[in-house]
Amino acid sequence: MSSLEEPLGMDKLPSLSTIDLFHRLSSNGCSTSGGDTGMGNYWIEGNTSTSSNSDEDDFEYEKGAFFSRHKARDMSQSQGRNHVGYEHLPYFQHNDVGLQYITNQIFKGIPKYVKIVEVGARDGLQNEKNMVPTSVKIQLIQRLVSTGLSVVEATSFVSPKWVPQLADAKDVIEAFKSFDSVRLPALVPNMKGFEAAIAAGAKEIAVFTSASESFSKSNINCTIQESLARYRAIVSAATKLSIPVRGYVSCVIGCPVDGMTRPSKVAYVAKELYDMGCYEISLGDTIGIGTPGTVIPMLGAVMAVVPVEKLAVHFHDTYGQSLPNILVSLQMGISTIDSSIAGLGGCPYAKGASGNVATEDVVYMLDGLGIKTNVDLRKLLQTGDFICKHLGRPSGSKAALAFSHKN
Ligand SMILES: CC(C)(COP(=O)([O-])OP(=O)([O-])OC[C@H]1O[C@@H](n2cnc3c(N)ncnc32)[C@H](O)[C@@H]1OP(=O)([O-])[O-])[C@@H](O)C(=O)NCCC(=O)NCCSC(=O)C[C@@](C)(O)CC(=O)[O-]
Repeated sequence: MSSLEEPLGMDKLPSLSTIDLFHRLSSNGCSTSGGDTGMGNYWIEGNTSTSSNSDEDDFEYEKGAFFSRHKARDMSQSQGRNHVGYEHLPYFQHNDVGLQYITNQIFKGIPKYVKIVEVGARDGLQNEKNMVPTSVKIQLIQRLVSTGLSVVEATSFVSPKWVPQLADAKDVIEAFKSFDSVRLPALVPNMKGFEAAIAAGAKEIAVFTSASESFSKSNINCTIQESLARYRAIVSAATKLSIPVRGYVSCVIGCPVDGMTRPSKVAYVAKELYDMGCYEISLGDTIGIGTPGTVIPMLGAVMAVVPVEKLAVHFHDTYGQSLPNILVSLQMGISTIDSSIAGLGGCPYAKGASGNVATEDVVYMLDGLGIKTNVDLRKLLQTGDFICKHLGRPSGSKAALAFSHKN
């Protein structure tokens, strides 16, 4: 394999800050002789051929933004056909107004720090057919905590007839009773679940409803309105105990039964949860059907009624769209991302839905963007390896698979 194709060693990860990255590419430091721009040998060289400049290659950008194709061709011809570097790409011109424009357009909304809510021990395991021993669940949570994650969703207090895998919720939460350094929320679908969670020592809970009536019925056996009424009582009781409550909205893009979900419906449900007192609303693409083209209008509708800093995104990766969906969410100002170690998971009531986006892949992308998460990717990879070895199957994380080939 050429050096460009070889997976990176941990010591060579591109972790330039975003601005630093674009500054290097636009400044004289951007060597054209293949010299190191500080990007090592893994920065893919720009297209070296300008002979392919045909009409369809025409770099027609917005007025005043970029050089025209002709200007680009003139420049590269003056520097020889085998020119390797960026100058022949019109938008990588030193101090080019266009580069500032693209930097601003792409990165202006992106946060400098992203909170990752790890849902692997709950969403990741709830769909597992073979019972995962409580001791393994506890060890998984301990390992996840050791990576630097600040929120690790631990379990659900739901009917064991509906979700047998999480029947040991009490034991899991009790194992962390004296643990305060990391938040370990548990899902509760009703007052019975809430009371059981508090009795076991839970210090944070999450309630969950849907923007789809059919999914609400199949998942929690009630209508959306009934679920909101239930949750108002739970949030009121939790607030009296100073227990923070997170709210989930499922099927924010589409539902296995009802089809595509209207953004206005998602906005309504999210606002109801926020108004009743949920401190954060996680927007779940439960069947992973979303693309940036459907995520943007959905987020736009919700952000009109709930502050963006109170929102999280929760993408299942069924169609491999989670990372681009996360990127556009970041560009819209979202700063909380749900993910699952090794890409485990899927809702038992969303047939065919694959796991959440893998935490390792999210951290790898955010590191590359220079966005802080305080999560140690090496420890994350080791944790994913631990649980995948127990489950007896390969990781759903592309980054984990790449690093495993490297070592
Ligand atoms: C909500 C219920 C219980 C209603 O289920 P139900 O049958 O309507 O409830 P019920 O009140 O008729 O009770 C039926 C039985 O369940 C018991 N029960 C009742 N409540 C509880 C409880 N809290 N904990 C333990 N047991 C409970 C209750 O005691 C009774 O026991 P029985 O008398 O038959 O022996 C059921 O529908 C349920 O457990 N649903 C949970 C389903 C679930 O966990 N789905 C996955 C999580 S959501 C998800 O994954 C999406 C998300 C959040 O990740 C985001 C995304 O991706 O979109």
